[in-house]
Amino acid sequence: MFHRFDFSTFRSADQAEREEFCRQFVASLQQHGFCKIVNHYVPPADIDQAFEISRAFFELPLNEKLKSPHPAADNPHRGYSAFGVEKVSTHSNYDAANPMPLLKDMKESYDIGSESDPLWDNIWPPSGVLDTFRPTFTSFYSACYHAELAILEALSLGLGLPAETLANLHKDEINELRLTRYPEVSRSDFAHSTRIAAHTDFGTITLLFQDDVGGLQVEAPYGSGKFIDIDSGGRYECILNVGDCLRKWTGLCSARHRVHLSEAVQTNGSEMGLTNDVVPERYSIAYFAKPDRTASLRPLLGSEADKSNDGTVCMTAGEFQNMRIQGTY
Ligand SMILES: O=C(O)CCC(=O)C(=O)O
Ligand SMILES: [Fe+2]
Repeated sequence: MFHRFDFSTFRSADQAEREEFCRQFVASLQQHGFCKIVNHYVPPADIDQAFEISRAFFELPLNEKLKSPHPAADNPHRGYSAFGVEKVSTHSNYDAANPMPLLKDMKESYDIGSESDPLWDNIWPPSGVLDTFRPTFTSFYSACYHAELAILEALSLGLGLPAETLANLHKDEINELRLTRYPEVSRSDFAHSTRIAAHTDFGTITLLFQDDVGGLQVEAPYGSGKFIDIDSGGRYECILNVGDCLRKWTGLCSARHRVHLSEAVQTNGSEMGLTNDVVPERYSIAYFAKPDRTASLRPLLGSEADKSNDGTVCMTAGEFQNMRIQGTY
C-alpha cells in the first residue's frame, strides 16, 4: 500500500523516466500522505552515527540529560524532554473528522533546530556531556536539508510547477530534527497510553528514520479514525510524509499518524518471541522540513486545491507553526 521510491531514478539522465517518477511520487502522496524512499542523499554511515549518538545520549543518567532541558513552554522547541513531559495528544483532533481518545505519550525526546536560526538558539548538552552530540546532529541536519531540496524539486515537478517553486519557500533553513526514544513498555500499557499520540505534522514534509521495531501507524482511509501499520524497512529506508503546510499549498494528504502497539505485535506477539507482555524499546529520528516563517500558506495550485475552511490559509507559515505548537508543553 505504501509505495517505495528510489531517488536514484530521480537523478537519472533520462528525462521521461524522471517525469514519470515525479508524477507517481505526487500521486502516491495525494492518496496516502506517506511513502517510503531509498537512495535519498542521507548516507547510511551518517544514519548509523546518528542512531549511535542518540542512543548514547538517552542512555545517560537523567541528571546529565537534564543539563540541556527543553524549557517549560512551547517555544523554543529545543532541548531534552523527559518521559511524560511533551503532550502530543493536544494535537490529536486538529482538523480531524473522527475524534480520538487523548492518550499520554510514553517517550523521551530531544529537539534540535538550525544553527543559523535568527529566532531561537539551539539547546545543546554542555561541554563535557557527550561532546560528539552537537557535531553529529549539525552534520546530520545538513544531510537531511540536502535530501529535502531534492524531494522539494521532485514534488514541484510532479505537481506541474517550476522546479524551484517549493525550494524558494524553504531558503531560511529553519527545519527541525527530533530524536526520540520509546522505552520498553508492557502491551497492557497501551490501554491508556501510547508511544506518540495521533497527530499530523505541522511543516512541509517529514523524513523519518527508525529502527526495525515498528509501531508507526497511519490513519487510512484518510479521516476514518482507523490506523494501519507501516512496517519498518530498517533505518536506511526513510519514511516520508506530508505535513499541514504542504497540504495547504497543494492539497496533498497530511495524514494523522501515531506510534502505537502494532497490529503485528498485537496479534502475533508471542509468535514474534515477545514474551512477558513486553514491547521492546524503539528509537526514531525525524527531520521536519519547515517553510520560511514569512511564507504565505495560500494554495499554490488555485483556491480549489485546499478544501480546509479554518481560516489558516491566510496565515504565514510562522504564524501557523506558533498556533499549532500551543499547548504541547
Ligand atoms: O517515532 C516515530 O516513528 C514518529 C514520530 C512522529 O511522528 C513525530 O515526532 O512527529
Ligand atoms: Fe509525526
